[in-house]
Amino acid sequence: MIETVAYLGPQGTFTHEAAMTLFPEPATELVAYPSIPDVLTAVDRGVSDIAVVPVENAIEGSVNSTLDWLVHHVDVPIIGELVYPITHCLLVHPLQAKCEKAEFTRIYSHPQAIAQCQLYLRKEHPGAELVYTESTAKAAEIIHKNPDHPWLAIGTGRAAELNELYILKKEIQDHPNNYTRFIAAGKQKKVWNQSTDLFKTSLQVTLPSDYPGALYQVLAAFSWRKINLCHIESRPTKTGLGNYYFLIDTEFPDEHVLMQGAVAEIEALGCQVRILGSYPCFNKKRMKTVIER
Ligand SMILES: O=C(O)C(=O)Cc1ccccc1
Repeated sequence: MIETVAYLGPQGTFTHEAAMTLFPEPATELVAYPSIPDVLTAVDRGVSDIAVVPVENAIEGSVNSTLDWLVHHVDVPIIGELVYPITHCLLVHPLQAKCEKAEFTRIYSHPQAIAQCQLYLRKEHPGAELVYTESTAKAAEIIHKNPDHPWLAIGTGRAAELNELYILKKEIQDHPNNYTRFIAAGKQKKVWNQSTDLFKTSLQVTLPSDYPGALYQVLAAFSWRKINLCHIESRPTKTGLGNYYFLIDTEFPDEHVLMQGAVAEIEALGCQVRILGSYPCFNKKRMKTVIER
């Protein structure tokens, strides 16, 4: 039974929107945490049942702090995924709304949000200092608390409402097809009743050292079984320069006999394999109703 869902807060973040979509209130209590490590640690320690965090953005790529915490610091399996459309708004305090563009001295937001709007910011606010915050809603809060400063934030329309800010400009992201993949992670497995078209298994694979062609052999194990891969990237093991593991997402459930065969074959090569989760994938754009639980 799921009672609490931890998410990257405060209220009004994109992650909050994703968490509300996956776990509509009031059936679940949503609890805001100030950073991605805090969200995942709350679930690892059993303080919350499920964590919702961003994992990848279509423009900016992987959210490394999510990957690093899942791999190095917690033991919390991925249990679901939601692809969510992201549009960024430029927010201003009502007392500063009449400033000229060049008068704004600072722009606050989450690093991913700033990266997703960098062309716009370079063109429209080249002189402004860019200041990173733990979340976009935190940036909106800073603007709310500093009415005397000519500062801006990038965030959601909901963060504008919650913090009594004006929206100076909508849709400031550099590319129209801006989506973020959010994951739900937790120790309970079957959370949603609804079936989905897509089911993924995420694996962490560490290759044996000094084995020429090891990655090629790993990929072959998936290839001849026709197991589709939808993401692969290398991340540092943090044990020394040049030491990496691979994160591989497959479009197959872990209990499938072909998947079990692939994992056994990869282990037989001398690789270490950790299953980070096997989970249903939802897409906000394609959803007709709320996700059934
Ligand atoms: O800061 C937020 O609102 C988040 O949820 C993280 C984030 C930032 C930018 C795009 C998607 C998610």
